[in-house]
Amino acid sequence: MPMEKDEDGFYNPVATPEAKDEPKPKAEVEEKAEASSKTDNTDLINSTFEVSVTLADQQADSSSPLYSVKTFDELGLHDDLLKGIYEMGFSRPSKIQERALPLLLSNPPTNMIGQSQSGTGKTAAFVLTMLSRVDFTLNKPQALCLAPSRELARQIMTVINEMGKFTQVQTEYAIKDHLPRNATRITAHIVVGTPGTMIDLLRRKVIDPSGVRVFVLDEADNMLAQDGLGDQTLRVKNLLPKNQVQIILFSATFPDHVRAFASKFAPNANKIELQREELSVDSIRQFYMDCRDEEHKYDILVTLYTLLTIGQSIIFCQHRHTADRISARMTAEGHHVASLHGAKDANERDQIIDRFREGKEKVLITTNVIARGIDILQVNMVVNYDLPLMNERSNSRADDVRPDIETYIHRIGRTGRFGRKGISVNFVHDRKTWQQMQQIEEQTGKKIIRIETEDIDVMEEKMRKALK
Ligand SMILES: Nc1ncnc2c1ncn2[C@@H]1O[C@H](COP(=O)(O)OP(=O)(O)OP(=O)(O)O)[C@@H](O)[C@H]1O
Repeated sequence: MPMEKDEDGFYNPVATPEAKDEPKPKAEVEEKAEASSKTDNTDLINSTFEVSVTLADQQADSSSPLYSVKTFDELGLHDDLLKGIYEMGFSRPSKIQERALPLLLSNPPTNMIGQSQSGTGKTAAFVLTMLSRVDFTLNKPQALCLAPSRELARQIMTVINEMGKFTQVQTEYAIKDHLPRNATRITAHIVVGTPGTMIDLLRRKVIDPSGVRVFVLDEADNMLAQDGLGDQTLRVKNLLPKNQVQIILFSATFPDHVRAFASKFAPNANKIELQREELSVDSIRQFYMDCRDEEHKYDILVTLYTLLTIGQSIIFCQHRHTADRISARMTAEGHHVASLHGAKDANERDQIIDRFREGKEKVLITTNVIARGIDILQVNMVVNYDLPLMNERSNSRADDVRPDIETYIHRIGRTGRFGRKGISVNFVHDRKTWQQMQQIEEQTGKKIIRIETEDIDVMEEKMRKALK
């Protein structure tokens, strides 16, 4: 039976291609970025990390100022869009925006494969491109955007509606349980969703693809992964008109095994790439704690509770049942925590993430479902209760389970957004997890510092210092 990775990162049996064609969206691998207190006074805008820019037009000179802007005004955007950007509190473009936007907005439209660390403003780059390419007088979909989770699709939608607040943009979701089964043709300009539902809407002609000019994949390496969503994403692309669609791929990570496919998926693309040692931002301080065993991990988490609630924190587990179990146990012991994973129904998921976003919950226990893209500025701590692991199928032996480096980078990237400080803590509890953490350290080139589990005061002090 073929297997498909679901949104929590688990493999599930999938139907045969024929059966899959039927409009039966599987539990899909599927807000407003807190725009308050945005400031350009961050380390990020002044950051020095280098990107390598490869232009599709070999004659062009990537060091030319034409390919990088210092202000949003230089981009030739419509005043209504500029108003939206400034009202969101963005005064200057970030590095990725500075490099990517001139390339994304130039004509004729050119495909883009863009890489930049988590929390550096990739969303605004592709949202502005979609908004500036839409003809608001045409009432049909002109830009489609896919993300790996419903939570991320909802977040992207909030950015579109905020940035496009002074335009006439109409938007629609392609996420599970949103539109009624008898929905009629979508007249909105931009549709954002997850691949299963997008395919369903295209097949049922609820989305007419004839006017589509821009196709965006956020978390593109994940959306193109052969052992994950790649199959579904390709099917969406194949339902779009040929030769008129600008394809835009963005992610903080593009592991080697998806790079070739990405270049085929978005041919002749301009490319902005990061060096391997620059994959995660330095504003995230990484720690680990040596726990005695599984039970000790739980005890340490409870000990950390006060620290977890100074700002907000996300606790990542490998399995849904672990997330449920520890959240039930902590709740029973009088702590206030929420849990979120892909087995919960759509409505409940929306409520949980919204409450967390609004700060009504401070601690969210979850799986890989929200490892990518989620932007909540107040999150200053991420705990890898379980280290992220490659699926068993990708590992040669059961006792040689490799860490999932990309997921690790995305998980810790839920903190330290846009130059803010953040800390991540890994729990290790045996030889295997210790080795896995060492592999993470080696492959990311970033030091992970030990914190004693015995001495709570020292632990607190170290952590508070890291956040200062
Ligand atoms: N030019 C800017 N000025 C100020 N804030 C900005 C600017 N661009 C983006 N931001 C803010 O930075 C935060 C991170 O942006 P965004 O979510 O787009 O990051 P990302 O690069 O997509 O990260 P990830 O890889 O985790 O998805 C958001 O809160 C966004 O509003």
